[in-house]
Amino acid sequence: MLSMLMSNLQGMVYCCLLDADWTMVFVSEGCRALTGYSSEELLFNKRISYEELTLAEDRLWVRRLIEKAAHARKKFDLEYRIVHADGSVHWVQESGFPLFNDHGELVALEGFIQDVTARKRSEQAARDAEARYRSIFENAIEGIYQTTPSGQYLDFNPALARIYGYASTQDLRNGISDIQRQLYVDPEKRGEYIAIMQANGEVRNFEAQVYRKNGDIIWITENAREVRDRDGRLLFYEGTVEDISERKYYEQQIEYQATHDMLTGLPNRTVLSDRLQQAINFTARYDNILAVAFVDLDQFKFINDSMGHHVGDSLLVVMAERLAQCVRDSDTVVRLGGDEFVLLLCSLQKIEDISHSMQRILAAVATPCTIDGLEFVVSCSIGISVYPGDGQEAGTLLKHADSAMYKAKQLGRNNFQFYTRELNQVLTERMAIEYRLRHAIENAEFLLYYQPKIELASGRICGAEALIRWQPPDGALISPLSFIPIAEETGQIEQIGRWVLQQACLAANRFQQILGRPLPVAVNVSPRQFRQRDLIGTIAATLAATQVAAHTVELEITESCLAHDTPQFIKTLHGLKALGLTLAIDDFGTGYSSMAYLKDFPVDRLKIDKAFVGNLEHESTDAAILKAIIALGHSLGLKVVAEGVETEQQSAYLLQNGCDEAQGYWFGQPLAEAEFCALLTSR
Ligand SMILES: Nc1nc2c(ncn2[C@@H]2O[C@@H]3COP(=O)(O)O[C@H]4[C@@H](O)[C@H](n5cnc6c(=O)[nH]c(N)nc65)O[C@@H]4COP(=O)(O)O[C@H]3[C@H]2O)c(=O)[nH]1
Repeated sequence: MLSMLMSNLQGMVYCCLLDADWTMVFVSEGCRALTGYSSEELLFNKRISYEELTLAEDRLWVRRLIEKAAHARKKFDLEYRIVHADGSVHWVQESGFPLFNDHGELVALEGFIQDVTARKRSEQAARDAEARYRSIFENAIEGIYQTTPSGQYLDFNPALARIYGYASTQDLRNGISDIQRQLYVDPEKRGEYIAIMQANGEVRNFEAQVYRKNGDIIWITENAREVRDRDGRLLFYEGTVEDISERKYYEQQIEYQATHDMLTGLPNRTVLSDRLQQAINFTARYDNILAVAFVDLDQFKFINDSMGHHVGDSLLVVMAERLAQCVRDSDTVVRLGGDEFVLLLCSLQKIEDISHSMQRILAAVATPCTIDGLEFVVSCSIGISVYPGDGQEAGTLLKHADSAMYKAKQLGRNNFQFYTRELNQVLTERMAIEYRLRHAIENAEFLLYYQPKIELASGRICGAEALIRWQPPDGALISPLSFIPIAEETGQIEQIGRWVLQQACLAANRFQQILGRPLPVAVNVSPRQFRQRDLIGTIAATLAATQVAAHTVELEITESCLAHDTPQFIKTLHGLKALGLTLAIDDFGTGYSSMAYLKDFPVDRLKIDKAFVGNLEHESTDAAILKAIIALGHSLGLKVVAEGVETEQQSAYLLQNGCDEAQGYWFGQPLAEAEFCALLTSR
């Protein structure tokens, strides 16, 4: 029974001598499975000794250990390697004890050797895996941690210490004992983390701001999960930490750029509707008033074009700062683009509050400011719509504020206007004009009227100004004052301008036939026309086609046009002059005249604005200005023409002060061509 038991054992029972070969005197059946040799081959070292079976590297220490135990009369238990008959190396575990004879002399060893290669391999694999994971843990770039649910670290890797700015893991261990209070900038964050963990068993991409050791704040993202034991009891949280400060910084930069105006730092158009909607919701909830103010700088385009964009930019920055200072922190100032801003004034109690704010803004904007050593004064026009009275929705409020701003512009700038229904009516009409204008040229709805120009000294008609009229098929004549500014804005003026010049040239031919001498005809050129590409080419072609001598055509250019003292502008002026045309400055005295430009530009005439002439009898300053302009014109070798002469006294004053020519109802209204021809014939 004993031999059966031994043969069934997974291993070899042995008895060996304590000699140099570990000579086996007994081995059980398990010998073959263990060593690959039969028991006969091993017994008494017939074919191989156990010493030889033992792996060479292990022989010495195995022998030392066993001999030491045996001499100490103790059991021994050890693991080492043997070389199997097939050449493979196997791990074995040997347990044995020494045997003594009756005299107490050590005579042999007895024991059991079993193959433990499989266990050894899995232990080794486990060790390798542990080493690998440890290496990942130690060398990871991400921080890895285990914490108690109450917020104490159980374990973490060097990367976590590095991310949090600690010199070593020990430094971090000493530094943070309570994650909630010491780590998170907002201590509420830990509560949030726990709540998500409790609900889902994990936390994903949890972003938070944390303090580094030196007090700097960084952004991190955490991914973590609960770790539970077999019975489901929560052991700890385990997770990773990544420093995402750089990403956050770029995200914030991108968001800032998308939502802010780079020049002024103000929120931009993209955020306007959101902010306005928030303001509406807030105002509705607290039953307050909300004002939407559209602010447009009056002289900005002029300064920008004439002084250069860097001055324009600096001016916008100053104005943006002033606007922001005029409102409360809870209000919003948005730069829409160009020189347009929108202000959202919240939590107002009464309409008068708005007026006060607007007066403050007008005054702040109009305060002189110095840029590059030059002093500038600009004003602004403001249109206001009020929630809830002028509209319930963001879009409507903005549209109405914009309309009111147009009204403020029309009323002479530097003022603010509230939106009204009547105003809306006016703007609707404006849109209708814009629409109908598109067909006016092809439907031949335009006419040219001619107003005589008189040489004051002789009383002779010395020229005519062509003035456009619009005769729609279904209505009264429309004044150019109503549609030229619209045509300017839409660009239709370029087409209209070409038509006017062509008609005026054809008329000049007819006038010449009547008079037997050329009669100069003046046409108005608006600022946009002036900037049109190939203006010179178009005019030259028209002159050639109509066979009109260039010196009979005069171009009236308004002062605001002249403000564009760019090289291109001067080049155009010289080009026109080179064609042989006469050039006149129209509405002189109303614009932003710098007398300085007059001497540099090749112009022939100054046309004094009718505002000075009309007030001549009542305003002594206007009379003085008139005199000065005439003198100035003459000193520069220019002819001076007065517009809007309505009375005999005005005519006399102008003659007396040396004005060369005049135009006005006193001498003749603008007339349709047939009537004007009749006038020429009658003279
Ligand atoms: N109160 C008063 N007004 C007088 C008197 N004599 C003439 N006027 C008006 O004064 C305006 C003079 O033309 P403007 O200053 O060039 O001002 C013109 C000019 O800037 C523009 N415009 C007219 N025709 C054209 C055109 O063909 N092309 C362009 N681009 N603009 C034009 O429209 C403006 C207004 O033209 P109109 O309504 O025809 O008004 C004309 C004329 O009818 C007077 O004694 N008293």
